[in-house]
Amino acid sequence: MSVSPARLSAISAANNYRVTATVAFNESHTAELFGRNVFTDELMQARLPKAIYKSLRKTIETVSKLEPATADAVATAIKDWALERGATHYAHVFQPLTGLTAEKHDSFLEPDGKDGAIAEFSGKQLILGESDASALPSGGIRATFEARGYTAWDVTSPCYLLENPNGATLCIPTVFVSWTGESLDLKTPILRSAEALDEQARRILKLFGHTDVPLVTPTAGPEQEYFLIDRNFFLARPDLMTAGRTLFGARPPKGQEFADQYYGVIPERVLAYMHECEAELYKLGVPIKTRHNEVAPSQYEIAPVYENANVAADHQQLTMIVLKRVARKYGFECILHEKPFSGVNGSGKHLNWSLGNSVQGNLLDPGATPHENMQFLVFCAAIIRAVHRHGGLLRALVGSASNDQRLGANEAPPAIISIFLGAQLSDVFEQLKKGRACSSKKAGTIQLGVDSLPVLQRDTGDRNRTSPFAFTGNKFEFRAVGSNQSIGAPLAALNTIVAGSLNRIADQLEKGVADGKKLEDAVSEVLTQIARENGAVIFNGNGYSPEWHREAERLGLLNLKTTPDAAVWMVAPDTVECFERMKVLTKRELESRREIALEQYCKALNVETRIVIEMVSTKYIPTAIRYQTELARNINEIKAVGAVPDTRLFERVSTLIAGLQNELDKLTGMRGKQATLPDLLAEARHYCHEVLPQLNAIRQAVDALETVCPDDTWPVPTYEEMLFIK
Ligand SMILES: NC(=O)CC[C@H](N)C(=O)O
Repeated sequence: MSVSPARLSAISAANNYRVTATVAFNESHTAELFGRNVFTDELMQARLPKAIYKSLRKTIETVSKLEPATADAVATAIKDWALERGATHYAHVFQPLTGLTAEKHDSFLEPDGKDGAIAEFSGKQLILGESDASALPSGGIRATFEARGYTAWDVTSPCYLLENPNGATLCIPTVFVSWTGESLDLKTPILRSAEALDEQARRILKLFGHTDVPLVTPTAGPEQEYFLIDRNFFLARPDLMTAGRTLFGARPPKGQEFADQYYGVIPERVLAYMHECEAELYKLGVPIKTRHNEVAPSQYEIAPVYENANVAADHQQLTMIVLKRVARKYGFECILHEKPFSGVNGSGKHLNWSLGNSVQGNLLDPGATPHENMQFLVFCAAIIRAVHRHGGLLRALVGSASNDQRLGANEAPPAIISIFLGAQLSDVFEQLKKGRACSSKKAGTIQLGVDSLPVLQRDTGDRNRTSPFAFTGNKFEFRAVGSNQSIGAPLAALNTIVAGSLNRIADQLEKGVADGKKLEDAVSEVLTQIARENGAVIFNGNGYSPEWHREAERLGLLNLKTTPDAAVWMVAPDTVECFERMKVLTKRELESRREIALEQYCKALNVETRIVIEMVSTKYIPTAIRYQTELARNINEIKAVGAVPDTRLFERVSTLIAGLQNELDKLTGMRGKQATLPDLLAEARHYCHEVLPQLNAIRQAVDALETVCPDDTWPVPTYEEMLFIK
């Protein structure tokens, strides 16, 4: 009988792991550490001539074009700083449509023509890069021979240094566009949509009598959930390594039912790891605030405070990189997949979103006076309208093979996109449906000052974990985003659809006022109309309950359970119209994103299929057959001594092996079918409705074998080992 040495040595290695990595970081150093590797505003001011600094600030604050002379001076200042700090290269960092971070590095050194070299870095090199990048997905926007892609500096997100043990790289956040100027990335729509949001929000603020209205920006604070498992286990699991999730694994005797992990004491090794991640992120200026144990065993969370949404999106990408990189130093693998282990919670990335500026503040803060309330209600109504009209789009943008495993599994929001407003605010919108809202729900707070609107209070609502889109007192939390995803697409979509709604509202209000209506009456009318037309999207109850699913259907809300079902909503006429009106993405750009989403979905399931076939053929069936042979020998030997053998276990194992073999044959029989299908959508549906259920059937057969085969022969680490040995 062979034992499984890889698995046993993984257990012993995990048990013997001792933390050796340390980081010089304590509370008193935190302030010095923060932003140390960032070319901050302070540095810019100190290192740039006054006129150049002013010109750069103007570019940033008014989102205008950068003058070439300014660019050259800025490039020199950044280069000098980077060289002083040990940088050898600069990299244009961008976010292609894979959702991952991409970077192209170039050395500062250039031949000086006299057999030597000098460090060069011009404004042009800072601002623009040209790279082939033809293998990155474009969703049909460019043919393979039209390889040219451009990266262009996003001045609104600061440059930073990424350190490695042998030096540092100056990183320049950039957008990535094709030769025709079409967006090939996730950042361009963030920037375009932020501009649209600013323009429309300012129109509303002006209507409310504000004269000093600086740039309105969206803000974001994404909460990142993740799993940490000992790397020895990870390396012994081809499914985790390649697909990011376990495709097999019997349930352990204990899961998360005791709630002993949630907010539990953080294990020492994990805490040491978190410390170093935070130190690294502080250096990069990422405002990390919160850390804690999450619900599932070995699951954790890291969360920053709010900041400008575009910078937050860059910081989020960095957070994922740092979480993964640092994990290795602590003998861990950081798993960002949305559902790495079945039977326990998956991981999300709750996207907290708001908008505001330095003078009017957070526009989703209900405020203390009726006047502020009225303005708040307009912004709130714009969001309700946007989410109701474009719920399909929001669902589509968080769709992926991995996030489909998590959404709707009664641990994360269901696939139905609804809004949780809390009792008080919902009541206001209920009243608005009938006409005017004159009271707020709390007894005795009828306001007489402005007769059309009540005074609202902060934090009157509870939290609702089952809602995909929840108002949490002064911001909305989009909870359906997956832990593995960039926030780029959902963020740009939120900005765009809200801008689209504000645009309609501003048109109506401006017209109303021009026609001689009192602003307050015009606002009331608009709010009533929005409440009537879009009230169906508001839901404060249990999003997991079957009653809600039936009710949602009756209300006409979409319940898009899978990525192939959802993808079509990326190009719904209403959505295309809104994105084009707001000048964020063209129909062709949206179509390309839909293509890529479907393509990625098919590829992910194709990889899972291959891993399943490989693991079943080379690990599980051989293990089970060895055991079956051992049992057969045992039967023969018992017979040989004249006793009557008990053949039940042999029969059970034989039946399970035959069953597994049958299921595997069904899967291999499906191979190649996708190539015969007419288009990507048909292919995605095939993976979704035929391949995926077959993968699950195979899993069940293997998991049943795991519970009968001898433990010392099982070829891969078990759930118990992966989730509980740390
Ligand atoms: N505590 C929580 O909020 C759990 C969230 C859950 N892990 C998710 O996937 O969204």
